[in-house]
Order: sequence, then C-alpha cells, then structure tokens
Amino acid sequence: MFKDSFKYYKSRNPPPDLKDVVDFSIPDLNKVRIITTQCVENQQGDKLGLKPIKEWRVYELIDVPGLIFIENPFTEIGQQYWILKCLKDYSKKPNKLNLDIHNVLNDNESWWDITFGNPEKGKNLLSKLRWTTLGYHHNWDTKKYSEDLKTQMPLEIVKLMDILADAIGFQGFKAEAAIINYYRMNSTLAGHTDHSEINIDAPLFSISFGQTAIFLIGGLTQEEPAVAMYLRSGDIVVMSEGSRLRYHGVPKILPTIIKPWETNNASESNTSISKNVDHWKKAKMYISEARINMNIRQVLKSGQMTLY
Ligand SMILES: O=C(O)CCC(=O)C(=O)O
Ligand SMILES: [Fe+2]
Repeated sequence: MFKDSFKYYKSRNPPPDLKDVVDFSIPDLNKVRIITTQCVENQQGDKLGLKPIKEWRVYELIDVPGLIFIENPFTEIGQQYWILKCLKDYSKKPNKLNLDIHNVLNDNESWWDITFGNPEKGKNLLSKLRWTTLGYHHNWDTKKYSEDLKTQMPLEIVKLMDILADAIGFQGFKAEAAIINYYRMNSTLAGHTDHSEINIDAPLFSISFGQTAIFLIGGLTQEEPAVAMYLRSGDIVVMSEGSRLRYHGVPKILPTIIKPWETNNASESNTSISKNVDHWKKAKMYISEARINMNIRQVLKSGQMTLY
C-alpha cells in the first residue's frame, strides 16, 4: 500500500533502510531501461543552463512504464540560474503564493526582498514559503484550473520545456501551468494524483533542485505498492502515458553530499547567469537546507485556446 511505504520512508525512529531506493546514478539494468534522446542540439540549451543533449542520461523505470528519469542535465551555472529564478522571481506577484492567505506580505513586498533584506520580519518568513503557482493557477480547494486565474508563463520555462520535451520525444508539449514547491528538511508531500489538467495525455515534468528527495511512485489506486527513488539536484522526472495518473509523494528530504550547484569558480564565470554574486550567496544559503521542485504541466489539449 502507498501509505505504508510513505510511513516507512518518513519514519525517523526507526530510520528506514534505503537499500531498495532506486538510484539512477548507479542504474540497475534489471530495474531501468536506457532511453535514447532525440539529439537535435539546440543553441538555446546553453543559455538555459543545459548540458549538450548528447551527454544526458535518460532512463525509464521498467516496472512503471512511462516514468522517465533524466539525470541532472543542468550545468552548475544552470543550477544556480534556476534556483535563483525560483527564489527571487517566481515567488513574486502576480504569481500566487501559499503566503498570500496569511497576509504576511504587503502588495509591494516580495518574499525574497523581505526574507533577505529585513532581518526582523525576514527571520520567520524564510521557512514559510511552501509553494507558488504560475500560468494557469491550480486552485487547491476545488482542484481545478480557471481561465480567470491565469498569469503569464515565464518565457524561459516555456523554452526549457520545449527543449526537454523535444529531446525525449514529446514534441508539441506546451508549458501552461507550473507549481514551484519549496521543501524544508522536515517537509513532506502526501500521496496524491495530478488529474486536474484537461489534457492528461500530455506528460508532467518535475524538476528538482537542492537537497535530495525520496520520491514514491505508486499505482493508480492507493492500494498498490510504491517504488522509491532518489531525486537529486537537477534530476527530472517525467510522468507520461501509463505513469501520468499514478499516486506519488515525497516522504523524506535527505541532506545531500553532492552539490552540483556549488562550484569553486562559478563567481568568476563570465556568464550573465551568475552575475549577481550577492544574490547567489543568499540563494546558496537557502538551498543548503531546502529542496525546490518545479512541477510543470500542459493544461489544454493541443489546439484548444481556453479552458471553456
Ligand atoms: O516535489 C516533488 O518531487 C513532487 C511534487 C508534486 O508531485 C506536485 O507538485 O504535484
Ligand atoms: Fe504531483
């Protein structure tokens, strides 16, 4: 049962045995299948912080057809770029934040500015950011998207998704909604399915940064057992086809030793991405005790212009 696996991996006392957690960095070919990428190098990829596509390692989980895993395809600078985007830009109005209902931020205040610029008010705010929504906003109560609640999808996310989708054979994917999830070391995400999108034939992309997650993917009902896997910084999970509507969740965040965002010489790098060293220092501090997940979906069927 999904709940049993969740409880097992969440437990602190006793701590879980991690021997069955699928580790794509040492792929077991009894459990995973190698997928070949459609290697049309895209010049934009470099600007979006991606390694050349020919260097990517892509797998499918044999027991969960359609569950595709791309092992961190980001460069170190790329990791910094996306972490900063999630912390500084995507957590701003007009996007929606979990903090909105608490009225802790005034309209002209941003989470980033207050957290790192106002020691008194910022102290409590750092750990309170839990999610933000972009594009079509998911309404957590009705579990529906609405045409009225819609903001512009950031162009860099749209472009990134075009490249990722093309590389693994999902041409035509349109990034129309995103949830950015922010996890502290003791955060969890309960088992759920993502079924609110009209177009459930389109894959869902889930990109992780920062500390490592144990991610569980179960079956179409809660009764089926779950497979556990590590999601490390930069790793991408694609829930497509038979895996798209399966139960999944995050029972545990583990501190990571491998920090692909942390370079010795990134601050000397000449790309515009790491230009703001001061901002990066703050983001680096945040990410040393946090995980960020960018969860990106297509909502509409191709050719459909609005929800109605
Ligand atoms: O954080 C994750 O890896 C999963 C997030 C997720 O499932 C969701 O946002 O629907
Ligand atoms: Fe989900």
